[in-house]
Amino acid sequence: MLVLLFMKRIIGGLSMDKERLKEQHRVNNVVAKIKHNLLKKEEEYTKAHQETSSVEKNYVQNAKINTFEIDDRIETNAEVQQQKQLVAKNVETEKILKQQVQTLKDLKKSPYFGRVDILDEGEHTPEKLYIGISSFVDEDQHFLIYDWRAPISSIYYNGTLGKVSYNAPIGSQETELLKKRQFLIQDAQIKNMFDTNETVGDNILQEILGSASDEYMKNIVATIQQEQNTIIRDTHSDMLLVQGVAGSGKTSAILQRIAFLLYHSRSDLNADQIILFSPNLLFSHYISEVLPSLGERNMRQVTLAEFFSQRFEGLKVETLFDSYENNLVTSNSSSTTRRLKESANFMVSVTDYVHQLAAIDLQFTDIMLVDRIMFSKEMIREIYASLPQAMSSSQLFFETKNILIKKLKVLINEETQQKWVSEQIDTLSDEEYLSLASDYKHTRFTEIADEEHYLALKLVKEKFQPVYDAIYNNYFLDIYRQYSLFLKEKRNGSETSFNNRLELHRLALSDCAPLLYLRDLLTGSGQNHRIQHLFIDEIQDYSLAQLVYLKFAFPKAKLTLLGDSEQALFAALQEPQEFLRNLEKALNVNRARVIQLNKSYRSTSNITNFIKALLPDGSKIHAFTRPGKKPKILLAQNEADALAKINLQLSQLLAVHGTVALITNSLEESKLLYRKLHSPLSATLITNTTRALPQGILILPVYLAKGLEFDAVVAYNISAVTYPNEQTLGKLYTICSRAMHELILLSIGDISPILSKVPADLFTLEQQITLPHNN
Ligand SMILES: Nc1ncnc2c1ncn2[C@@H]1O[C@H](COP(=O)(O)OP(=O)(O)OP(=O)(O)O)[C@@H](O)[C@H]1O
Repeated sequence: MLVLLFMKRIIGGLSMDKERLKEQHRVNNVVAKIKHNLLKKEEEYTKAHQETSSVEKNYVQNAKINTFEIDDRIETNAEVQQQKQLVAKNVETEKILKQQVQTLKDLKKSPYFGRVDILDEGEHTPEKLYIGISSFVDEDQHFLIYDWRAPISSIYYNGTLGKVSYNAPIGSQETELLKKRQFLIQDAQIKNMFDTNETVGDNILQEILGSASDEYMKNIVATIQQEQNTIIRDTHSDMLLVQGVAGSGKTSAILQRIAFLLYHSRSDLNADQIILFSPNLLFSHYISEVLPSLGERNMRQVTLAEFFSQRFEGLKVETLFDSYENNLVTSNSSSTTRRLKESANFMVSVTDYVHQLAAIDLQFTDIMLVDRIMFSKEMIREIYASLPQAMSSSQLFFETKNILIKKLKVLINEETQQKWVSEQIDTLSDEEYLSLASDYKHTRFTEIADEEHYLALKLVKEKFQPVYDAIYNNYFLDIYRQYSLFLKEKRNGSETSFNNRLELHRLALSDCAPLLYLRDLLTGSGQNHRIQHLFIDEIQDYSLAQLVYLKFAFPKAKLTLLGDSEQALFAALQEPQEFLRNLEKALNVNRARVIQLNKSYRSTSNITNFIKALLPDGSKIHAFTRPGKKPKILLAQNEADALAKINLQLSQLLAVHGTVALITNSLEESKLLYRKLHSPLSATLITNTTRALPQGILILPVYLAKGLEFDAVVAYNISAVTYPNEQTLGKLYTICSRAMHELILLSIGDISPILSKVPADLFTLEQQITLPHNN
């Protein structure tokens, strides 16, 4: 019996070798065709590039023509416009060709990663389909490679062998899946290949996950897992909420999802209509290569701090990081107010407040031009009050603005009669005159007076522009005062800290969303209807109030929200189900779908098992089987001892790993360690303005490590003082889950009680210590 089995394995091995030769032969053929195509595309690209350069040169020369004859100038302008359009068109063509060249270059090295054999009903010969990052057809229009996003490709990720279905534009299609084969092809050589019945087998994933971290996140198209595929290909939900444990591929899945959506809705969706809120600039940089590696343009990326800062010009808006650092030291009463302002109910109160505001309650302010009152607040209030009060406040504002603009036009006309205007016209230099007269176009004045009136009007309009801007931008409402009154009404006394900050031109993060909401509801502004998809990563760090505002600001957008309630840095852990319920209620969406990702891919099994043990419901986390050392806990007697230990550990880790992160609780702590360690170890301090992630030793606070991963992590001072209770569990969990291959934790003095839950066989101790035990 054993002999038979042995023989079977040998024969199986031999036939696989033969298969591999056949597959390599195909790879060679396909790569030859890709190379041929690449040469042609490169030629086209060079031609397009030359054309763009020559049109550009032409354009620059024309634009330089400097004539003082108005007619010539008009003609030149028209020509320049035409050239400009031509340049834009050529640049676009060149960009597309460049992208195609790049895709072919990528395909040349690794043309595909999967193969499915299918048999449609009524057919006798199976069809072999090869799947890669982009489709490739030969001269006879045969698909040599299918794009991973093509409808049929979904069976590669979803189906097990047998009858399968997939969604095609014409509806659900059925077929029989006979074979599923995975490849790892590098430099046009098959490095690994095997058949599998699973979603996507473990062998290749093992190889990928075992490699070192990189400055940039990689795409995962070759090894997308079934539940990740569901997220990527969902086109139905208005709100897709992904609750995934650390390292489960949430960020990866959304980036592939964006690539999928762009492919799926090529004709009516472009990258500018997708916006991703990311946790920090470093993270933005880290993920910036995924979409280009899939031949797609990057979506718009913004951090919450940037988003708010753009809307509060002239004020220094507190960032999530400031808020985090501040909250390490704030009093109980201010954190109660903060929690109130962060709640969804608070946003409901804003709506109620807006509905009950009468003209008399509105904090109008004079519209000034230097020190002249152009429209007094009393006058504005009168206009507002004269309108039918059944209108919504945004309509009332709109109508008030219309009336103000009409009045402004009258004022402008009257002003043209002022002496200063004629005096200024008389003293215009030739240059100034020509500049004012540049848009005469076809107007021919028969009377000098007409021309003078025209010039006067232009001069006055220029001078009154700030008044127009003030009306247009609703500057006649003192929104800060209005908000302060609202705060007072809501919770007497809570307005004081807001007012004090404002004096210093500062704004707390927790005030941003309710303040903008109040302004926008009152004035009917602030909404962007162009954005079709809004993605928010690390959603557990957003308050419900902020999410309500973002939903309001992008009313047409479908939402994809990703988070791990257990990585909450700013609040105690929230049960995922409770978090979901709150979210659904607050955002009030129709087609909401929740997907849980419980398998963690980032870390070795030993690290994941250790992390699991930290959490109250960690048992739901499944570790991806990958070997590695157990996490190590070191105990230091004092700071000097800690520094010596860290120094040694970091040097040892650096000898085997590319990136080693020393992660602290606060920026202050990071800076301190940097000062002490930087020169012996040439470490890099990461702050919230850092944009790139170098190799070597990195020192950073936990909130900047969000979403990132490192080959090895040293968690600094996991003592009972720094992480005293469950409130701080999210931080500790986030730190530990950044480690891919090695994790070391160091404590000065007593270890955090959070670690008392971890069974002793899940880590090693450098020296014998007793862990505190919760009863
Ligand atoms: N299907 C997959 N194939 C290959 N690698 C994967 C896959 N899924 C996840 N990974 C890898 O696992 C790591 C973690 O993925 P990712 O950062 O997307 O997880 P996350 O859920 O956003 O993590 P966190 O919330 O902890 O920041 C990355 O290195 C990613 O490339």
